[in-house]
Amino acid sequence: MAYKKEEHYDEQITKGLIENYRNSIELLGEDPSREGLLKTPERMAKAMQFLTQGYQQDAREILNGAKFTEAYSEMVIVKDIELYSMCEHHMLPFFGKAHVAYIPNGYITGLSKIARVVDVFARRLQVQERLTHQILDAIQDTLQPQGVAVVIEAQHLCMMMRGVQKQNSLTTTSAFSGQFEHVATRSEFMKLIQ
Ligand SMILES: Nc1nc2c(ncn2[C@@H]2O[C@H](COP(=O)(O)OP(=O)(O)OP(=O)(O)O)[C@@H](O)[C@H]2O)c(=O)[nH]1
Ligand SMILES: [Zn+2]
Repeated sequence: MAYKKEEHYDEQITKGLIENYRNSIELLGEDPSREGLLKTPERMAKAMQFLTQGYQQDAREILNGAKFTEAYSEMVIVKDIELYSMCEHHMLPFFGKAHVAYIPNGYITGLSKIARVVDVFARRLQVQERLTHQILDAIQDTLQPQGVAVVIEAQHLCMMMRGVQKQNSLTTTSAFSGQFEHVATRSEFMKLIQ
């Protein structure tokens, strides 16, 4: 029984990355030919392609693929969606939670699709602010709901392991459209994600 899921990696890209990572390891003062590091460039090449696979995915297609007519018009909230992304400045991870809500306007979507959309945009080189807006825009464009709300809380390794080295700072970003621009609706959402 296979214990690892086979994933598809582009051969040319993988080859190029392996070459680059081998050089990087050497430039950083290590020996890429020692046993423990022999396969590291290939592992890194695959890991990085996995972590940036969002460029090959279309959030709108995912949402449209599970768009259902439904007369429900209360707030739908998917909260605590775990999120792993990479900051575009240092290519170091930032990670945390996304909370996403929308108020349907004739259409709902499969709940898992909301989490998939978060991943599509998270698996790119990002800043937290743009990630927040891209999730909102994709949902707004496809479901055309009465409103969308996205809140992301994340910790950035580039601020923890290096740079200012602050271990406990949490960055919160948010984006709201439609009904969520009204204070009462927004407060209800904020209360429900506490
Ligand atoms: N707005 C925003 N900034 C981010 C994000 N991720 C990392 N950064 C910041 O990007 C900035 C890049 O600043 P620079 O001065 O060019 O880079 P740096 O010299 O490595 O900065 P320090 O991290 O302060 O050492 C830093 O302040 C990071 O904290 C993000 O998602 N959003
Ligand atoms: Zn960074």
